[in-house]
Amino acid sequence: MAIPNVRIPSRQLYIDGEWREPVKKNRIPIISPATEEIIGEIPAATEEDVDIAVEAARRALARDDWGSTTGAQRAKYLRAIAAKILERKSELAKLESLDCGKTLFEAAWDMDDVAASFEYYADLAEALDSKRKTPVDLHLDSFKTYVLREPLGVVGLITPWNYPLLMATWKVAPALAAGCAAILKPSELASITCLELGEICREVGLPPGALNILTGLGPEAGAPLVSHPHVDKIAFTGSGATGVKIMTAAAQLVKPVTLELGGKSPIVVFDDIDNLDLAVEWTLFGCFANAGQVCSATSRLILQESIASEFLERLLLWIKNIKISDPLEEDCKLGPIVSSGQYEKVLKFISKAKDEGATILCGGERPQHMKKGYYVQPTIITDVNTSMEIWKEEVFGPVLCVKTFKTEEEAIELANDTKYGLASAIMSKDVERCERFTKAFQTGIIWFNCSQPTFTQLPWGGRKRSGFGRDLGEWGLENYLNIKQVTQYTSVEPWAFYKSPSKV
Ligand SMILES: NC(=O)c1ccc[n+]([C@@H]2O[C@H](COP(=O)([O-])OP(=O)(O)OC[C@H]3O[C@@H](n4cnc5c(N)ncnc54)[C@H](O)[C@@H]3O)[C@@H](O)[C@H]2O)c1
Ligand SMILES: NCCCC=O
Ligand code: NA
Repeated sequence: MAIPNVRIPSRQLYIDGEWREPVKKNRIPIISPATEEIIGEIPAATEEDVDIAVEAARRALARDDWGSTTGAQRAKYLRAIAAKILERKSELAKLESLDCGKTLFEAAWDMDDVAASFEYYADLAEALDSKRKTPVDLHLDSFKTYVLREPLGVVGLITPWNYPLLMATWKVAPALAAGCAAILKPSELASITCLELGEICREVGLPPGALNILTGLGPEAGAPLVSHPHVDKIAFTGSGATGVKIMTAAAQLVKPVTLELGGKSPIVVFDDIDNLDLAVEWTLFGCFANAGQVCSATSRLILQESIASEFLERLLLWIKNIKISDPLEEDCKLGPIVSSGQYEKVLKFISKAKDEGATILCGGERPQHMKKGYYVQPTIITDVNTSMEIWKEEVFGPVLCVKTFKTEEEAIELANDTKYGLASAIMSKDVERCERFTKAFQTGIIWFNCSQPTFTQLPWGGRKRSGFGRDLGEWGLENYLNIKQVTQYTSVEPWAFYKSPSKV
C-alpha cells in the first residue's frame, strides 16, 4: 500500500485574493477513489458566493494593478505561478493522484504540463503588447483605421475532474494572459489542486480578484456563474449533457461560450504498419492512459481484417503487463475510476455491451486483487456492431471496442460513424494514405502513427457533439480577447451623402 505522506490542506473559497468561507458554510467530502474513504473536504459555493466573486473580478478590471497591466507585467505573474507549480510538483502530483485516482506518474507529467502552459501563455502575454493595436491600411486618404485587441472582461471557467489542474490551467493561463478577470469552478469530484492554485496565486501576489476559485456543485455554483449578467463569457470543458445546459443558459444573455466536450475517437490500424508492437502500444496508451478517462481517448479500434487476430493476440499480451494498483505505487499504470458514480457507469456500459451480443475479449470486471476502490480491469470488447451503445457512446473508462474493415473506404466510414468529432488516429506507413485520412476524418485533432500526444502550441478541440472553440496555442488566447475596430474620418471635405442646406 502506498503511503501518500502528504496532508490535504483544508481550504475555503478563494475570492478577491483571500480565503473566504462560503456564505452558506456548506462543504463537500473528498472520497478517495483508491480506498473509498473520506480523506478531506472542499467548500461548497452557492449563488451568493458567485455574486461576491463576480464583484471582486469586476473591481480587479477597474483597478490599475490588474485592469491596466501590460502583457509583460501579467507575464511576470504567470511565470511566478509556473515556478511555484514546479517547486510544489511532487506534493501537487500526490494531491492530484489522491483526489482523482490518476497514477502518480501521470499526475507528475500533468504538473509539468501545467507549468509549461503558464510559461507558454506568459510568452503570448508579452507578445500581445505589440499586437494590442494593429493599424489597417485601407489605402484611402480620408480614413485612418486600426484594430484593438482587449480583454473580454470577467470570464467564467468551468472544468472537469479527469485532468483537474491541467484542464483548469488550459483556461486560467490564457485568460490571465489576455488580462481578463477569471472565476474558476472546478469539478466537485476533484478540486484539491485547483484550490492550491489559489494559494499559489496568493503567494505570488496576483492582484486580488484577477483569479477567483469557487469549488462546489455544478447546479449550485456553476449554473449561477453561467447565468450571471456581469460574466462576459463562459469557457467550459465537460460532458455533452452539461454543455447543452450551459449553452442554453448562456443563450438567454447572448453570452459567448466555448465548449470542449466528449468524444468516441477512432484509431484505424492498417496491415502495412512496420512495427506491430509500436502500433499495439499506441493503441493501449490511446485508450487506457488515465484509466481511459480522457476526452480524446481512441476508444474505438478499427483494425484491418488481415492483421486483426495477430494484433489482438499481441494486444492481450501487452495488457497483461499493465500494473493495476494504488495509483501512488511506483509503476502503477492503471488506477481507479474517479468516483463510485463513474465506476457504476463504466460497469453498466460493459454489461449493456454483453446484453447486446458483444464479446468481452478481456477484462470487464473489478481486478481480483483490488478489493476496495473503483477499479475496472482494462477491457477489450469485440463482435461489436455499429448499432450498439458501446460503439456509439463515450464510456470514459478503460474500455476499448473493436471492429474490423477490409477497404480504406470502409475504414473511413467506420471512423466517422460517430456523433462526436474530437480526435482520430491512423496507423500506417503509407504517408499518402495518412494525408487522405487527414481530409476524411471529421475531427479537430488528427494523430499519425500515435495517439494522444498533446502540445501546448497546437489547437485543441473538436467538431460535431465534441463542441466548438479551441483551447491551447494562440487559439486559446483568442478565447479571451475582444476584437475592436476603430475607424477615423480624417478628411476636412464634407461626406456629401446628403444635400447641404444653404449656408446660414
Ligand atoms: N474536450 C475536452 O478537452 C475534454 C477534456 C476533459 C473532459 N472532457 C469531457 O468531460 C466529461 C467528464 O467530465 P465531468 O464528468 O466533470 O463533466 P461534467 O459535465 O459532469 O462536469 C464538468 C463541470 O461542469 C460543472 N457542471 C455540472 N453541471 C453544471 C451546470 N448545470 N451548470 C454549470 N456547470 C455545471 C461540474 O461541476 C464540473 O465542474 C467527459 O464527457 C469528457 O469527455 C472533455
Ligand atoms: N491529453 C489531454 C487530454 C485532455 C482531455 O481529457
Ligand atoms: Na476526488
